[in-house]
Formats: sequence, structure tokens, C-alpha cells
Amino acid sequence: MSLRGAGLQFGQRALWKDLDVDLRAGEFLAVLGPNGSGKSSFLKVLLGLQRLHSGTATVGGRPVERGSRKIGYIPQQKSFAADTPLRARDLVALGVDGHRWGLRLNSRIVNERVDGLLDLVGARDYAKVPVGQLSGGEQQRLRVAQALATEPELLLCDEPLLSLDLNHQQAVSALINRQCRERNSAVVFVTHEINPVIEYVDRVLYLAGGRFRVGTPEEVMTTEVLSDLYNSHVEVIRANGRIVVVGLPDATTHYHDDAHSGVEEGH
Ligand SMILES: Nc1ncnc2c1ncn2[C@@H]1O[C@H](COP(=O)(O)OP(=O)(O)OP(=O)(O)O)[C@@H](O)[C@H]1O
Repeated sequence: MSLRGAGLQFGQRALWKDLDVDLRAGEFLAVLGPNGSGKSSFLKVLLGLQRLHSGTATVGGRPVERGSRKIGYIPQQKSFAADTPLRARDLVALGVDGHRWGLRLNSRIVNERVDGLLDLVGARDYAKVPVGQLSGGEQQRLRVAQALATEPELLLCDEPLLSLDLNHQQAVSALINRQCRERNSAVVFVTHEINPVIEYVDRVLYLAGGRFRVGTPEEVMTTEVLSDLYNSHVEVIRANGRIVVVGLPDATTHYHDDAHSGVEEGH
């Protein structure tokens, strides 16, 4: 995936501009920033759901397009209606055979694949329960399984750990990391909180106040870089491999406790 000179603007308000970022197969990019900084919009650009104001966006060397099988997407969590007429395994099966131009895969193969995906996210026990009756965290694990079903080249994750308990946060983030390392998917992981994925992150894209920085966690997550981005003094403290950002401006509802970072340009 590659953005060149990318800018996004709503009305007079520029979310970001002149953004250049490339992501290689097997690389894990965390996208951080306060509420409203344009993290979800960044994913929507890659999904072909949001047009850039300037610049270009490509996936696999081609302009972004909607509905690409190359892309897996874990959306920001919304609950299914209580009466949604789908069982957990039906939802995952949609990812496996949902787009085969009408050519249904052999049902035994589909079933085995669905079982494998349900096992991956620890959802086998509730495979037959209607999705609307599941907890938020249980539903979220199914979305992860569905997104992995196509073996995507690019996996886009919008706050995928929200509403998961600590065990499942660890399980889901490890799973996404495995997809990245073993299957060579490029991962874009939008999060408020870098610590749960800090050991997996190769690079950080930090968006704030219409500007950005891209780089390794060590480069980006520093007192100097974040103070510059926020235009206000913040302190980045590292302890036991975790990162805590202290003194974020009041307007920043964004708490985080985050990772390292690396700098390139940004602004
Ligand atoms: N289609 C649109 N038209 C106008 N404004 C929009 C549109 N989409 C997003 N915005 C605005 O752009 C800003 C960035 O939104 P976005 O959802 O990308 O932020 P975010 O960083 O993901 O925030 P959060 O952390 O709260 O999820 C918000 O102020 C939002 O209201």
C-alpha cells in the first residue's frame, strides 16, 4: 500500500496533507492520534470509501478500489441487532465464500475452513449462537475471523481491541501479528493505545492537529516529537517496555499510554 502526497480535507479543515507512506508485505503499521485526527478516514481511503483531496493511494500497485478481496477489514465496533438472523459461524462463512462469483466452494471445505477460523479466535463454543445474542467482545472476535478468511494482502483494523478483555486483547493482537509475520499480510492497526501491540509494531503513523509523523516507535514516540505535534509540552515516559504519554492537551480526549515511534517527516 502506498500513499503519495495524500491530503484529506473536509470543508476548510485539513485532516492531513502531503502524506507519503509505504507499507510493505509483512509490515505492521500502528496509526495513532487523538479523536477526530483522521485515523478511521485513513482506513476509508484505503478501502476506496473516501476520496483523497489530493495525492494518490494504491494497494498492490493499483489505485484503491471498493470491495477488494485483497483487503481484510475489521471495522470499528458496532453491535449486531439482537434479531440478526445469522449464527456466529454463518458470519465467518460469509468471509470464506461470500465473493466467489456465485461459484460455491465445496461445503466440506468451507466448513473446515470456518471451523479453523472459529478456533483461531476461540469462538467454537458459540459457533451456533445467533450473533445478536453475543457479547461485544464475542462479536468482535468473529469480525477478526471474518477479516482473516480471505488471507488478505492488506489487513485494516479499526480499534479491533475495543471491548475485549485483557486475555482476548492479547489473543487477537497476537493473531493479527501472526497473519502479518507468517502470511506476510501488511497490517494497518488503528488504535488509541499502543501498548497492547507495542511488541509487534514496525512503524507508527501519528496524526494530530492536521500534522503527522511516520517512523519507528523509537523515533515517533518521544517527548520532542509529540510535543511538537501537539504544539504543547507532553512527556513520554517508558517503563517496562510500555509507553505512557503524560500531559496531553485537555481537548485531547485521547488517552494513551503508548509505544515508541520513529520519525520521518510529517506535517
Ligand atoms: N464524510 C465526512 N464529511 C465531513 N467530515 C467528516 C467526514 N468523515 C469524517 N469527518 C470528520 O473528520 C474528522 C476525522 O474523523 P475520523 O473518524 O477519521 O477520526 P478518528 O481519528 O478516527 O477519530 P476517533 O479516534 O474519534 O475514532 C472528524 O472530525 C469527522 O467529523
